[in-house]
Amino acid sequence: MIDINLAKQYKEFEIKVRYSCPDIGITALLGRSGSGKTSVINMIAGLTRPDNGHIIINDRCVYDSGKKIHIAPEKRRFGYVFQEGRLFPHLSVMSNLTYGMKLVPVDERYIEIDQVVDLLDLSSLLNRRPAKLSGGEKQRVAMGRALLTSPYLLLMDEPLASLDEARKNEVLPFIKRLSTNLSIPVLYVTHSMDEILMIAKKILVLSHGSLKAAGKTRDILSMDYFQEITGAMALKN
Ligand SMILES: Nc1ncnc2c1ncn2[C@@H]1O[C@H](COP(=O)(O)OP(=O)(O)OP(=O)(O)O)[C@@H](O)[C@H]1O
Repeated sequence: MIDINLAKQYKEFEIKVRYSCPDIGITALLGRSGSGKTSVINMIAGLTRPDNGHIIINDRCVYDSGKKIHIAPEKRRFGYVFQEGRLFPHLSVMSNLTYGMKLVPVDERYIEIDQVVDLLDLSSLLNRRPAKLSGGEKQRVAMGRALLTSPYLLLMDEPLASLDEARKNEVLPFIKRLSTNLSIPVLYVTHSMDEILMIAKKILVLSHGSLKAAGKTRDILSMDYFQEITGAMALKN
């Protein structure tokens, strides 16, 4: 369950996003460059503090301006996968994977290392350093590392943007599998229609900092308004 109400005023840019959805699965966050996608993800992650509102994930409140709740990012237990993986270069794949996991008390872990290695097909990579991995392999390790913190929510900010088509097609099935095999809500920022069509159950459309549309993927895709926005984005890609 995702229940967010976010308001933030930057000098020349206002963000106002209100969304509530009982589902799990992958929700794509879509919008033109500069529409506010990363700002929204950063507020949910706790990296940026909203001016007011609330953030409740699976009945757990991590931010509420009225109740003066603002849980620190590392205590929110949200996994965050960035565009470029951001693995620790001096650690092996195995040590990268277990880095965040060790910070989570054993009785609060609900994802095991074997499960992640299997799900993301990492067994042959465990002793390698990040420098010896392909882009797609790095992103799979980054996803595994985020999952092993047993997160309540997975935030993915254009996780495939730095990969070529072949690598994207290698990683996409794994992301799809995450959403079906594990009951974690995923917020997935992307500009790519291919990715949305393949993995997203729901879509949120952001424009100028506001939520312009939200709903099931097929319903949003058939909106005239959406065609306009995708036309603009297709130019970017
Ligand atoms: N720390 C900040 N201070 C001032 N303005 C900011 C700050 N962070 C973001 N903004 C404003 O928010 C707007 C939205 O930026 P954001 O990075 O969230 O967009 P985006 O949709 O993720 O863009 P892209 O697709 O290009 O990554 C920017 O145009 C910028 O004006």
